[in-house]
Amino acid sequence: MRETSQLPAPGSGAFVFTAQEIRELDADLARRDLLELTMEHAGARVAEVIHARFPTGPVLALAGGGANGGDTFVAARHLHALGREVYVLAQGTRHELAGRMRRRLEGLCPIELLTEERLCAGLSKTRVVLDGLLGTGFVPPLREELTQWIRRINEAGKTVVSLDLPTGLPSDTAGDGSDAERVRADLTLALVGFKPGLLFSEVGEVQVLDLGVPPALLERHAHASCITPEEVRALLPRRVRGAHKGTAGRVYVLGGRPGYTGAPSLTAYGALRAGSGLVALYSRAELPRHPVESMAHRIEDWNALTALPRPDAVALGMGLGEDSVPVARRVLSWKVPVVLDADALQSELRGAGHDAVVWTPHPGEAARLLGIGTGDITRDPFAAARALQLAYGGTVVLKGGPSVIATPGALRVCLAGNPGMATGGSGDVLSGVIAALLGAGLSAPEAAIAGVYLHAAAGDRAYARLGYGLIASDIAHEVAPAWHVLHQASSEIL
Ligand SMILES: NC(=O)C1=CN([C@@H]2O[C@H](COP(=O)(O)OP(=O)(O)OC[C@H]3O[C@@H](n4cnc5c(N)ncnc54)[C@H](O)[C@@H]3O)[C@@H](O)[C@H]2O)[C@@H](O)CC1
Ligand SMILES: Nc1ncnc2c1ncn2[C@@H]1O[C@H](COP(=O)(O)OP(=O)(O)O)[C@@H](O)[C@H]1O
Ligand SMILES: [K+]
Repeated sequence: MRETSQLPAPGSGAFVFTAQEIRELDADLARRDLLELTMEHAGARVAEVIHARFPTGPVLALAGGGANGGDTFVAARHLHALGREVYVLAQGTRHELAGRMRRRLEGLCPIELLTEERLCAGLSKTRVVLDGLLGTGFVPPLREELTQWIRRINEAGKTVVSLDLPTGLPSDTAGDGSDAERVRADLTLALVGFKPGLLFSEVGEVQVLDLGVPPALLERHAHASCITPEEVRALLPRRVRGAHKGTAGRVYVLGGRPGYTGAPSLTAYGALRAGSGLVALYSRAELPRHPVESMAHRIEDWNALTALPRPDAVALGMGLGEDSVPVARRVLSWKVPVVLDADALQSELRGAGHDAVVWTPHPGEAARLLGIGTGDITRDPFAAARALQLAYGGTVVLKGGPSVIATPGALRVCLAGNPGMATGGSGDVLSGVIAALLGAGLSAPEAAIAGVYLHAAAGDRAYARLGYGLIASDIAHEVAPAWHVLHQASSEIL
C-alpha cells in the first residue's frame, strides 16, 4: 500500500501526461525551438535535487539510448559542476539531442558502454544511482539485458533516483505489481508532470519537476490535472448572514435494508459534517444508529416517496439492495441532483441519468457497470472513468488510492487521501459529503471535485490522529475541521 509520507503535497496543481502526450508536447516544444532548453533544464533540476537530498558520495549515472539518457547526460554534467564524482554508463545513444548532450559531457567525467560487468563494479562503489535508462519511450516487454541490469540495480541496495519513470514501469498504466521487472526507486523525479503509471503503482516517493514549460502548452497537452486545495476552497459554499437550515441544503439519504443499516447512517453523518442544513433518511429498515441530528423514517413502500417534498439533493443506494434500481429510476425522474452509490450502481440505469448525477463506483462496481474485469479498471483508472462517464453521463468518481473524477470536459485526480481509508463505510461517507455539496448548489463536477478532496483531506486528518485504526465515522467527523481549515486558511498555509 502507498504510504502517506510518500504522497506528493496535495497542494501540487500538477498535470498528468501519457507517453503520447509527452511526444506531442515535445513536438510542440521542438517547433518553438524550446526542446533543447527543456532537456537542459530537466538535467539541471535533477542534479540540483540529487545534490540537495544526497549531498555526498559518488553518483553512478545510467543513460539509455533515448531522451531519458539525454537528460541523464545533462544531470551528470551539472553534478560534475557541483563537485560530485560522477561515473556514466551509457547504451549507444540514438537520439540526436541526447547525442549532443553526451558530447557536451565528454572529457568531464568517465563515460563507458554499459555492460553487466561494469554495472556491477559501478554499483559496488557508488552511493547514489541515477536511473536514466528508460522513460516514456519504453515499449514493453523489456529486452533481455535490461531485465538483468534491473535485477542488479535492485539487489545492490543503493539509493536509487529514477529520472521521469523507474525503468521498466509502464508510463500509462499501473504496473502489474511485479517488482522484479522494474527499478525500485527511492525517489522518482517526474519531468513536467506525473505519468499515470506513477499515480497507480507502488513507486516510492515522487517529485514533479517544473521545467519552465509555458503553462498554456502544459494545459493543451495534459491528460488530467490534480485537484488543488485552492480550487476547492473557492468552490466551498458560503452561508449568508441570514442563512437557516432550509437554505443550507436539504438532503435525502435513501438506503439501508434489514441487516444493512450502518451504511446510510454514515452517509447522513457525511452530509451533516459537510454542512447540509437538513438530512432525512428513508429506509425500509429501522436505522438504530442514525445521527440524532437527522430524521430517520422507516417506510413500508417506496411509493411513499411520491408524496414527499422534493429535496435539494439525494444520496441513494448505500445498503439499499435490490430495490435500488426502481428507487433510482423514480428519483432520477425528479431531476434533482443525485449521488448514485453502492447498490444503485447497476448497468440497468445506463441511459436513465442526467447531468446532475454523480456516480461513485469503486473499481468492483465500475467493472460491473462496464461489464469488464476489475483488473481492467485498476490498470487504467483514467480510461475507465472516462468510459463510464461516456456510457452513463453526469460526473463519475472512480474511487481508489488515488480517486479519479471524469466530468464531461476533464479528468481530475485527487492526491490527498491514504490507505487508512480502506475501511468499510468510508465510501458511504463520501456519498454524503458530495450530496451535501450538491444540495448547497454546486454543480455535479464541482461537488465531485470538492467532495472527493474534502473527504480525502478528512481521511488524512483521521490518519494523522489514528493511523490505520481509523474507521469511517472518524472520516465523517474530520470533514468538519477539514472544511473549516480550508475555509479559513490563507493561501500561504494551504
Ligand atoms: N517534455 C518532456 O517531458 C521532456 C521529456 N524528456 C525525456 O524524454 C524521455 C522520453 O524520451 P524517448 O522518447 O527518447 O524515450 P526513452 O528515452 O524513454 O527510451 C527510448 C529508448 O528506449 C529503447 N526501448 C524502448 N522500449 C524498450 C524495451 N522494451 N527494452 C529495451 N529498450 C527499449 C528504445 O529503443 C530507445 O532507444 C522522457 O522520459 C524524459 O526523460 C526530456 O528530454 C525533456 C523534455
Ligand atoms: N489507499 C487509499 N488511498 C486513498 N484513498 C483510499 C484508499 N483506499 C480507500 N480510499 C478511499 O476510501 C473510500 C472507500 O470507498 P468504498 O470502497 O466505496 O468503501 P465502502 O464501500 O466500504 O464504503 C473511497 O473514497 C476511496 O477513495
Ligand atoms: K528512468
